[in-house]
Amino acid sequence: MSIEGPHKLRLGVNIDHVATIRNARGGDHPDPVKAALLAAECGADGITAHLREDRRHIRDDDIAQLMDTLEIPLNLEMAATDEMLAIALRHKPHAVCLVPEKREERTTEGGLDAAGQHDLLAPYVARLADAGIRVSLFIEPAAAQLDAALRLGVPVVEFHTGRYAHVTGEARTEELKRIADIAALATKNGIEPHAGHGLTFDNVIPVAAIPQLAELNIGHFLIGEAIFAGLTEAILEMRRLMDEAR
Ligand SMILES: CC(=O)[C@@H](O)[C@H](O)COP(=O)(O)O
Ligand SMILES: NCC(=O)COP(=O)(O)O
Repeated sequence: MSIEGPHKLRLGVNIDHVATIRNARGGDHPDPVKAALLAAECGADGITAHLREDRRHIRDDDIAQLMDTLEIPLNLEMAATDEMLAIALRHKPHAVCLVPEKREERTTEGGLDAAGQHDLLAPYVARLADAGIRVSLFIEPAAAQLDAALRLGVPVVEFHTGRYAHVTGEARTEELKRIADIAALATKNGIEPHAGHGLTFDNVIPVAAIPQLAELNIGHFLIGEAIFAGLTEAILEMRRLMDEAR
């Protein structure tokens, strides 16, 4: 199938914040691996987990267990560091999404500066790709960043939807157009576009309606909503809204 579609929009469920709750008490409950298996059972197309350098949520043993038990693809989000590269090469997940990381940030605040960091990123992209891992870059929906991704030769980019999720009115309409235009440009250039960050029941439909997008990665809202509706219901409702948009 051509990456220009039509295709089903995949849902990657990010389980980081199951681990955030677990780590608040330092024990084993709730188990993010159990959440991943449940997500797979109710139709998630993939699981996303961000192994932060400070291990504030996902831990090394979560990645090992996910690799052992998951039957759907794992998308490992990580910073471009030697430590993370070694972990990725040891586990060989289906995909690695390189993300920017700052210890002091509350969450991933922006996209990777692929344009400014070409020389730093190139050897990581090459080592991961040589190991057969699908490499993606988590970038802002900006032409300079997409150009840089093209120069780095990655097959996938994930556009950061954080700004879209946080602004309102005209600014949101403009941001949505920016994402739609850049997704179209990505597919035109042979890169598969994904999107994610801050997506909710209330804001997902216009993003899911962008025909070129192949995958949305959604976590924080789904895990929060699971408190009220249960994880299965939260995922099924997100899936329903995504399908409604197509
Ligand atoms: C890169 C990204 O957008 C997700 O990993 C998201 O950031 C969830 O994890 P944090 O809340 O730790 O940033
Ligand atoms: N890459 C984005 C992601 O995995 C999920 O982000 P969020 O829904 O937790 O904000």
